[in-house]
Amino acid sequence: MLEVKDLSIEFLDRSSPERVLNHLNLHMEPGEIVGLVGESGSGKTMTAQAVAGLLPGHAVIKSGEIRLNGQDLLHCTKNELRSLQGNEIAMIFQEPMTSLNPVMKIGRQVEESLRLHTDLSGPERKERALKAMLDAELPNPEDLYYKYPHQLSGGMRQRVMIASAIICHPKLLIADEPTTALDVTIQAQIVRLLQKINRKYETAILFISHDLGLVRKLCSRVVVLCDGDMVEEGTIEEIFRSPKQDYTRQLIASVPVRTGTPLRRQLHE
Ligand SMILES: Nc1ncnc2c1ncn2[C@@H]1O[C@H](COP(=O)(O)OP(=O)(O)OP(=O)(O)O)[C@@H](O)[C@H]1O
Repeated sequence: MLEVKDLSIEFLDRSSPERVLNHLNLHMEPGEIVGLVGESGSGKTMTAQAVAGLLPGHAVIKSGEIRLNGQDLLHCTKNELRSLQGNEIAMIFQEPMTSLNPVMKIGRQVEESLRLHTDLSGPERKERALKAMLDAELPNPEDLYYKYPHQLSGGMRQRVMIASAIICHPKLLIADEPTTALDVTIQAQIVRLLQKINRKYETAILFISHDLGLVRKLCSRVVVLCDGDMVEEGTIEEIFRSPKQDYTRQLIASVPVRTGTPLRRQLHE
């Protein structure tokens, strides 16, 4: 479904151009959940932004191709890209407060993609928005529909982002550190919610995280990035039981130890 081949990206705003992604290859099957892991600065967000067509203006694609169901995302027109964004590919971010409009009611924000991609009437959009909010396990969607982001907790704001991301039933959901700003209990709930959405709508999920514990719970396959290079790729079992690279071993070893649970047991849970 998603095929990234030989993707290299540079930033041109530095005195010497800096390459932030080197010949990346990544593929995803329909309905698959793939983890993208690596330290801060390894290129995870750049990969996500390239796939979603959201790279900053001074980022230059030096080589490669990105295809979604065969469609060439790097050479499609702006209109073609716009019709894919929110419709076929949707993205959720670490901090929903920066993506949500603080002065727009929740309901309108959840409906945004329907406004862009469909001719549905106001009442039809509202019905779909309430359903997406229920899918995102938001309590009392009728009330929330008329509230503003600042009236919600961080966990609920992330659920609002998820509701607006899934409202058009995208084939690919890119989740860039979606739980990092949340406390541990809410993190687990969001991971379960992503699992539920994946099963219900067969949405493929590219899950970006530095938390290998969460990646292990959610994903079936992992791609490991280091300084813009893909250093390892494999199933969850392969990566966690017999990582080939020292870098991967170090990443696994840096999984935070939960109180009272030895690291080795955590990894085999
Ligand atoms: N807007 C930008 N302009 C210039 N360089 C950037 C920009 N955004 C990111 N970079 C550089 O690109 C490289 C990859 O960054 P990226 O954000 O993809 O890393 P990451 O793995 O997502 O890190 P994190 O886990 O901290 O989000 C880094 O060296 C970073 O400094």
